[in-house]
Formats: sequence, C-alpha cells, structure tokens
Amino acid sequence: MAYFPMFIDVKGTAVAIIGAGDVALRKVKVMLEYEAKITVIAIDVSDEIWKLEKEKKIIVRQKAYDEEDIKDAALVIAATNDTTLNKRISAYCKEHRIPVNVVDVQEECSFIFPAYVKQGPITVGVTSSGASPVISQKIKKMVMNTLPDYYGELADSLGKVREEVQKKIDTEKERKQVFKKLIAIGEERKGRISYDDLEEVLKKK
Ligand SMILES: C[C@@]1(CC(=O)O)C2=NC(=C\c3[nH]c(c(CCC(=O)O)c3CC(=O)O)Cc3[nH]c(c(CC(=O)O)c3CCC(=O)O)/C=C3\N/C(=C\2)[C@@H](CCC(=O)O)[C@]3(C)CC(=O)O)/[C@H]1CCC(=O)O
Ligand SMILES: NC(=O)c1ccc[n+]([C@@H]2O[C@H](COP(=O)([O-])OP(=O)(O)OC[C@H]3O[C@@H](n4cnc5c(N)ncnc54)[C@H](O)[C@@H]3O)[C@@H](O)[C@H]2O)c1
Repeated sequence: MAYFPMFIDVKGTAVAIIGAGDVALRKVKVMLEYEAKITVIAIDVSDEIWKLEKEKKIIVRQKAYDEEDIKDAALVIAATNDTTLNKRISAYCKEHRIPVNVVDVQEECSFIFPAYVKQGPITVGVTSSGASPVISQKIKKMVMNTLPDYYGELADSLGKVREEVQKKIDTEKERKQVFKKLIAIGEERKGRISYDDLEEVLKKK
C-alpha cells in the first residue's frame, strides 16, 4: 500500500501540537519552515520550545490538554508521551474531520510526515508509506547530494517571469519550450534568470 503525495499550503494555518518534548520540537520546526501558525499545548515545555515562544514564532499554552485546545485547529499533531491521550486526540480529530498526525503511531494518523528537501519553493518529499522511515531518510540524502543548490532561486525566478510568458506566448507547447531554454540559461549561470533573459529567448524564437 502506498500513500498519495499531496502538497498543501499551510501558511498562516492554525496548527495545534500537543506535547512539547523532542518529537514535538521536530514537528514544530517543520511546520515553522512552511510558515504555519503554531500553538503548542503541553504540561512540560522544553527550553528550545520556550525560546521559539520568546522569539514570537509560536504560541505556547502550558496546561493539561482538553478538547477546547483543538476545536478550531486546521491540523493537529499529537506528540505526547501518553499513548491513551494520543489515541483520544486522534479519535476526536477523525470524528470532527480535522487532519491528525500521531507521532509514530501510523494507524492513528490521517496524514503522515515525509522526509524532505526544501529549497525556496521546491520541496522534494519522500515517503515509504510507513514501511521504513530510515529508507526515506536515505533517499532524502541521495536527493540532497544531487539537487543543485541554486535550483530554489532558479525556480523562484522562473515563477516571476511565468505570467509574462503566459501573456506573450499562445500555446502551451511553445511556453514549455521557452521555459526549457530559460532553465538551460539558469543552469549555465548556476543561478536565477531575468526578464532580459526572457527577452533574449523570445527574440530568437
Ligand atoms: C520522515 C520522518 C519525519 C518526521 O518524523 O518528522 C518520519 N520518521 C522519521 C524518522 C524516524 N522515525 C522512527 C525512527 C527510528 C527507526 C525506526 O523505527 O524505523 C526514525 C529514524 C530517526 O529517528 O532518525 C520511528 C518511527 N516512526 C514511525 C513509527 C511507528 C510506526 O511505524 O507505526 C516509528 C517506531 C516508533 C517506536 O518504535 O516506538 C512512523 C512514522 N514516521 C514517519 C516519518 C511516518 C512514515 C514516513 C515514511 O514511511 O517514510 C510515520 C508513519 C508517521 C509520522 O510520524 O508522520 C522522519 C525522518 C526525518 C528526516 O530525517 O527527514
Ligand atoms: N524521542 C524520540 O526520538 C522518540 C522516538 C520514537 C518514539 N517516540 C515517542 O513519541 C512520543 C513523544 O516523545 P518525546 O521524546 O517528545 O516525549 P517527552 O516525554 O519529551 O514529551 C512528552 C510531552 O507530552 C506532554 N504531555 C503529556 N501528557 C500531557 C497532557 N495530558 N496534556 C498536555 N501535555 C502532555 C508532556 O508535558 C511533554 O511536553 C512518546 O510517546 C515516545 O515514546 C519518541
């Protein structure tokens, strides 16, 4: 059985993370990288999580969990060391159709985390659908070793000229050719492309 890869926009989305230990911290860091609005609910809070709260990157509610804490969340991550509580959180979320991840108990998750490589707007996500997180980690390292380090900024710059290309060129087939040429220019330069590069490519058409 394989999981379907779905990429979702979590920028500004209310994410509730229950628990504030090492495992929760890993999830906080991932969700922060994708600009979610994170609230951590936990009895014991690690120093690193307090530091993020002081930097105003996350909200921390130091308390015992109750259902009020997650009723308005768009995503929930149960990361406590109390397996019965994690199960209860999962059951509540499933009943209320809130996507939920229970750290390291796959059957209780409605979504799971991938190993991933992020460069600007590019994310390469890897999953083994729970078969072996360590093989996902290994594949992630293979991607890190082969993905050129300027691809994120190249993708960003292609995004910036894309609207112009869509306006100026009628067919999808031709637009694709233009983007391939722009990528080749970026690869030669090992960096971003500009509107001038687009003008050059359009002139030679
Ligand atoms: C990708 C990553 C993201 C992250 O966690 O953020 C991730 N696990 C990572 C590492 C890792 N996890 C574990 C080990 C120890 C070795 C081992 O046990 O194999 C290591 C290695 C390490 O720690 O280095 C233990 C473990 N994990 C799960 C179970 C329970 C089970 O299988 O049911 C147990 C046993 C717990 C126990 O024994 O008590 C379950 C899940 N872990 C997943 C994701 C989802 C499936 C993803 C996939 O299939 O690819 C899934 C299903 C749910 C989820 O957590 O979303 C991250 C790599 C981060 C990176 O480097 O990029
Ligand atoms: N640490 C790891 O690398 C690792 C690896 C595999 C699995 N796990 C599992 O993941 C889970 C979390 O691990 P951890 O190391 O982050 O644990 P931890 O003990 O460091 O943290 C647990 C957190 O849950 C909070 N908590 C417990 N009951 C609560 C309640 N009723 N209300 C609010 N908060 C509550 C605690 O206050 C604490 O912040 C555990 O079940 C552990 O077995 C951990």
